Order: sequence, then structure tokens, then C-alpha cells
Amino acid sequence: MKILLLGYGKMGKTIEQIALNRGHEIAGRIDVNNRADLDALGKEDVDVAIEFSSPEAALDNVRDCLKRGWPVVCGTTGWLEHRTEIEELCRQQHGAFFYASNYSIGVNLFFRLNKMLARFMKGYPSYHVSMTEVHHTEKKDAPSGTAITLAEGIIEQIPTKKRWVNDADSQPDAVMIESLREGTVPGTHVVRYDSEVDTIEIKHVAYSRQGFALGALTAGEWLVGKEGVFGMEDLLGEISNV
Ligand SMILES: NC(=O)C1=CN([C@@H]2O[C@H](COP(=O)(O)OP(=O)(O)OC[C@H]3O[C@@H](n4cnc5c(N)ncnc54)[C@H](OP(=O)(O)O)[C@@H]3O)[C@@H](O)[C@H]2O)C=CC1
Ligand SMILES: O=C(O)C1=N[C@H](C(=O)O)C[C@H](O)C1
Repeated sequence: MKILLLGYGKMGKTIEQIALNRGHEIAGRIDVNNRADLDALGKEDVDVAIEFSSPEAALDNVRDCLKRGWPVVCGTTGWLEHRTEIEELCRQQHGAFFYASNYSIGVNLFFRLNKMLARFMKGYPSYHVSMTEVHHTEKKDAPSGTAITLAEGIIEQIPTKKRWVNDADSQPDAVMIESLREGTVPGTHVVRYDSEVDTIEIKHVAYSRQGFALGALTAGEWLVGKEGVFGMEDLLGEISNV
């Protein structure tokens, strides 16, 4: 498979390593300094584009891929106010777009566990739900995309929770997300239910970027030849060995 890497930072490089080990080719490595190189690539030069750049760059990158007819897997967080526009463009172009706030299989199982726990805890209003996410100091967005997905899962299940806030002050109708930036932490998420007398918490800790990168590459392999808008739930049922 010929893979175009859009964004060649921590994630782009980790994906490249795994892709080469799996026998794929790299069609191009596009970074902030060489975006013009995209113009040299035709439809047949790229089987799939994998986009991990920055919140400011993702929209243009994904748009450019869809307009060129390249299926695109995007993992960049912090730009999702434009998601509807991209999904419409994808349908107009009969293209393929895959998005996940987190490509690690473990986190996607954690998303399911989070919803199950929220559904259970909605019957116990003496427990107050909140969340902490910890990431490396180079991270540009807060809260993390993963924390937003977790908060959406809770809001979907607990009717008294209407929104999330990236704030330490507790507000009764909001899921509070605390964001911490420390050293080189790849990504830690904790969902906590506190009462006056105890705490119940679930936690996911990524030890490295390998899980994110392997999940994104697997999504790319899966996306080739498909048309439509997809996410991890579409993929999870079909894989067993990642
Ligand atoms: N969904 C998931 O599973 C995961 C998502 N992420 C998300 O992915 C994104 C990237 O993370 P990470 O690799 O750690 O970040 P890095 O900062 O290490 O890498 C981002 C790269 O994108 C480049 N870039 C900036 N602007 C453009 C542009 N216009 N076109 C192409 N490339 C550009 C940057 O170049 P320069 O350095 O020169 O600015 C940099 O090399 C973040 O939004 C992060 O939150 C991260 C891990 C997992
Ligand atoms: O920026 C990162 O590093 C990560 N970003 C994603 C997010 O915002 O949730 C996924 C992962 O936690 C690492």
C-alpha cells in the first residue's frame, strides 16, 4: 500500500516505522515546509493518506486529500468544529474519510467501558463525575480529543449532564475535565465518580505511541477501496489481531 503521511512529527514517524515493517511504501512525507510537494502526486500515487498534523492544519490537509480522490485517515485533534463540512465534502466527492480521536484499541474498549459505567452510575446521583487527562508538554490542544469523546459518552448516558467544561470548578450540569501537561507522557485518561465517602475510577494509560500508530495504520489498510465516513466502531468488529 502507498501511504502519504501528512504531518511528519511524533505520530507521522511512528506510523512510518510500523508501515515499513509491514511492507508498505511511503508515497510522501508532508510537513509544514513542503506542502507544495502534494501537487506532484496524482490519484494513483497514493492509496491512502494518514493525517496527524496540528489543529490549524488538519482541515486544509483533509480537504486537499478528498479533492484529489485519496482516502484519508485523520487523527488530528482540536479541529472538529469543521467535521460536518468535511463529511459533506467526502460524500460529494464519493470519497473515504476515517476519523478517531484515539486510534488505540485499548482506548476504544475504554470508551465502551466508560459508557457502560455511566449508564450504571446515572442511578446514583450522590456520585459526582469528573475526568483528568495527562499529556506531554508539546500538546497544542486541551482538553484532549479523547477526553472530549469520553465526556460525550457520559453526557449521552447521564441526563443531568448537558455539557463538558475544561475547568477545575465543579458545575452541576457539566462534566469537568482537568488537563495536565507533564514531561513526555503519551496519554493518560481517568474517569472518576466521587461521593462523600469513596471514589470509583477507571483509567487508561498509554505506555507509548505504538498503539495509536498501529490503530491508524490498521484503519488505513481497512479504508482502501471503501466509500463513506467511518470511525473506530466500524473497524473494531472486523479486527481481532491488533
Ligand atoms: N487520534 C489519535 O489516536 C492521536 C491523535 N494525536 C493528535 O495528532 C496530532 C499530531 O500529533 P503529534 O504527531 O504528536 O504532533 P507533532 O507536533 O509531533 O507533529 C505534527 C507535525 O505536523 C506538522 N505540520 C504542521 N502544520 C502542517 C501542515 N500544514 N501540513 C502538514 N504538516 C504540518 C508539524 O510540523 P512543524 O513541527 O514544523 O510545525 C509536525 O511535524 C495532534 O493533534 C494530536 O493531538 C496524537 C496521537 C494519537
Ligand atoms: O496529542 C497527543 O499526544 C494525543 N492526542 C490525542 C488526544 O487528544 O486525545 C490522543 C492521545 O491521547 C495522544
